[in-house]
Amino acid sequence: MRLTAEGLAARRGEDLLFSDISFDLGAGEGLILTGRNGSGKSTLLRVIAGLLRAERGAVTWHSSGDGPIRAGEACHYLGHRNAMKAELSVEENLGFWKSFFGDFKGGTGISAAEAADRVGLGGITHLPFGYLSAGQQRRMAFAKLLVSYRPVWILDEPTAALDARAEATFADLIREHLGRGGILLAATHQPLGLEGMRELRMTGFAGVAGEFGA
Ligand SMILES: Nc1ncnc2c1ncn2[C@@H]1O[C@H](COP(=O)(O)OP(=O)(O)OP(=O)(O)O)[C@@H](O)[C@H]1O
Repeated sequence: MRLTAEGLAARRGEDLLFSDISFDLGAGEGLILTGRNGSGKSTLLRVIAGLLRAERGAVTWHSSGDGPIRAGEACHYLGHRNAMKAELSVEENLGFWKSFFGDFKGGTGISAAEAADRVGLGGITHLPFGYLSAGQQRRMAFAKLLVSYRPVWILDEPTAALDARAEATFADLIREHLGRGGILLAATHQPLGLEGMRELRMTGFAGVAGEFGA
């Protein structure tokens, strides 16, 4: 799997929020977007995920052996909101996403019960999602990434509302994903505790272009 962004620019209102952003991510690679509030991290993630139109530039997704594929087929996008129905049980929510997404070729998702176990919340999948605490809800939203296989994970502030233990669990799950040849693109204010990630510092309207760090 390969994800390539070339010369991306996005407009918010009258002005360009960023321009000339290019990167290329292959199997096992990750890029972390950092920058102050409003610097354009979520906007860039949404452009990559195909949820917003770029002003200029292109995003291409290539799976070995196939031609270009669509973002929705190849990625999981976890935004600020958890995309779960409060009145349905956790099991029903995860079951819905599992059948809605299906698996991208080359991998298989795990069951809702196993996914809940992996995020440290086995045994409470019968509860309505709305009964869970904010941190438990975020953990269950992360479990959504495990019930169906997608090679690219696009995560917007994945660790917001999490305690240190859950942060460590997420870091382990991301490491496992990368170890299996997955790709990570994440925006964050808190370090995710991952080694060997590239960093793109977004500068927002003030600087327009992003800067790459180590
Ligand atoms: N629909 C919109 N119309 C106009 N401006 C918008 C719109 N959505 C976002 N913006 C502006 O675009 C800028 C970038 O927003 P974005 O959500 O991408 O930032 P961010 O880096 O993810 O911020 P945070 O760290 O607070 O999550 C902000 O100044 C925001 O006010």
